[in-house]
Amino acid sequence: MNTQAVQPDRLAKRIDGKQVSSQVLAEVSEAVQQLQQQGIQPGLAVVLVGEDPASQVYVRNKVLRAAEVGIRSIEHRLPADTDESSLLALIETLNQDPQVNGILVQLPLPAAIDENRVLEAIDPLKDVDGFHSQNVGGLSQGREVLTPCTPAGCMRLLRQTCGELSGLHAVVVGRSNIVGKPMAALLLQADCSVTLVHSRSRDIERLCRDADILVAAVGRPQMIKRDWIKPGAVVIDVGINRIQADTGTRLVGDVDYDDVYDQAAAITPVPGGVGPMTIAMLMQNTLTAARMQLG
Ligand SMILES: NC(=O)C1=CN([C@@H]2O[C@H](COP(=O)(O)OP(=O)(O)OC[C@H]3O[C@@H](n4cnc5c(N)ncnc54)[C@H](OP(=O)(O)O)[C@@H]3O)[C@@H](O)[C@H]2O)C=CC1
Ligand SMILES: Nc1nc(=O)c2c([nH]1)NC[C@@H]1CN(c3ccc(C(=O)N[C@@H](CCC(=O)O)C(=O)O)cc3)C=[N+]21
Repeated sequence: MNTQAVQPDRLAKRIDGKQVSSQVLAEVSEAVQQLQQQGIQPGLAVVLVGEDPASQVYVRNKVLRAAEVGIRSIEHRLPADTDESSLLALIETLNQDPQVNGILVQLPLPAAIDENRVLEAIDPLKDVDGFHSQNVGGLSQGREVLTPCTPAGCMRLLRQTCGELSGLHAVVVGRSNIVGKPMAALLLQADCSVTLVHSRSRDIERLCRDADILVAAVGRPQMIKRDWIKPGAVVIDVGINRIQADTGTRLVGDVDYDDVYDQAAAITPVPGGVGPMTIAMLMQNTLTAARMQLG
């Protein structure tokens, strides 16, 4: 049996998320064209509350990618002092609008708004983030539902890198609702043995060192070092951290890429790894949502 996570014929050390995301976008674009021949154009509504600069960049990227693949996107920008009831009213309008197949509310929301109440108000069939409890429950039961974009993007990279994932030990660092928990659920669905670690875990380095697949979603710049990695492991770095460098600010992951590079069989860079995949999977989910709404 091949005990390495990476099959020798698939060995390419730097996992190119930008390239794989282009493949996904090309597939989505082709499927959207076919739908358009039936007179249907998928639509995505992106809701941004407040003026957080990073969120504005992400939302702009989502709108650009949507246009590239032929998805109609509608951006709703609301002031930072928007109250919960106005946001809920907007979501209800979008739920009822047949031109809108997908609804994404950019997180985090201002502290005065109850995030959970807002996410639960989205029609589960339009929930392209996969954050509604009905979709979370469906994922945990292994039903086919709209699945969170970042973990779905990580799975696509892993399948392309490792081929068969069955039987591998996957360690996920971080247990957030948007990344860590759904990531663990998808790896379990793919027949991995899954360990989910977090800020209270004891001996986290030892647990990580046993991983065939290590997924880092922590939000701590370059926390994961070479001696946390089993030789030949596949490393997926979800972290996006802006740090101060000599040349201004730069983006780094939760993994110390240069330190880990020689130890790993394959590793995603930041930027150019998981980030572009997240946006591509959002387009894929919008297409899936449009199809589901056709009946
Ligand atoms: N590339 C992409 O598309 C995306 C990237 N991100 C990035 O991924 C990272 C994680 O995001 P998100 O999941 O939302 O973050 P959260 O802050 O919601 O969760 C972080 C998790 O990491 C755990 N953690 C924190 N410190 C440690 C530590 N020292 N050791 C072990 N575990 C620790 C926390 O544990 P506990 O629960 O115990 O507090 C928590 O479960 C961020 O850098 C974010 O910017 C996020 C979404 C998409
Ligand atoms: N409802 C909701 N859904 C989300 O999916 C969601 C969210 N809220 N809030 C914020 C996080 C973060 N996130 C990213 C998406 C793309 C990149 C991305 O494209 N990153 C580029 C770099 C971009 C840059 O240069 O800043 C890359 O890694 O190559 C990063 C992060 C989605 N999130």
